[in-house]
Amino acid sequence: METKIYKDKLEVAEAFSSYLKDLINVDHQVFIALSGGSTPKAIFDYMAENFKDSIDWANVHFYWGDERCVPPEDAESNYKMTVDHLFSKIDLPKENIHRVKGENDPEAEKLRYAKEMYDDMITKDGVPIFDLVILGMGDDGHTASIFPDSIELWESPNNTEVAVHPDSGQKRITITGQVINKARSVAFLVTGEGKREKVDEILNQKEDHQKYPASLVKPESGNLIWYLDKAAAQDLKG
Ligand SMILES: O=C1O[C@H](COP(=O)(O)O)[C@@H](O)[C@H](O)[C@H]1O
Repeated sequence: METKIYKDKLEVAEAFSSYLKDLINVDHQVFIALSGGSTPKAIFDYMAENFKDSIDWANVHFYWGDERCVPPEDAESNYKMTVDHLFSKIDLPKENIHRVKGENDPEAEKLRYAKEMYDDMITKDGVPIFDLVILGMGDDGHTASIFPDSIELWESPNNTEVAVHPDSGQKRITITGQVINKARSVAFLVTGEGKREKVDEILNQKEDHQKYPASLVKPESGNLIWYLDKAAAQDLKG
């Protein structure tokens, strides 16, 4: 596990975008799970502005680690955010976009999406292997859409599950722990003062930190990098 700490969200966006550019510009197809959230939004803006023409977008297939069960034009949709901030500005083949259909029945869609991932990617023990899973972390320590009050979803033997947001009751479709921990690389993008407390508890391994889903991210053989800004990383040493 590695932590990289930058001045602010913009510096995180610059650094992570360069990493993504190198990951995608290779001579084979690359499979990436995206997340929603404020930091990915800044990264998409940075990539659209700076790397529009220097990335071979035909190489990359985009999936989502989680999606809200809303139609694709809804302001809450992680897919819509990605279209608005990245896909509408780059030359990405439509067939490389693998969205979760949030407008469908959640239980049926979770199965359909799991099959799409399974059919498209290399698998190990029935689990699709992403080249990279991008994760955010909520202020409550959730990641993807696995929340502390339903942490048992992490251990699901399925590759996708339906989750329920603890406050709003909104349904979401999320990949599960086995998909995250079998990925070749996992990157957390975590910025802002609001994340400080959970970053401290999880990365300094304080008592009971394992009650937070974000603390269960431990790739079996892949690497894990936390991209943080100073505000989120205030309590980390070094
Ligand atoms: O609900 C969600 O929030 C998390 C964290 O987002 P952030 O804006 O606090 O960074 C995100 O990872 C997830 O994809 C999204 O659905």
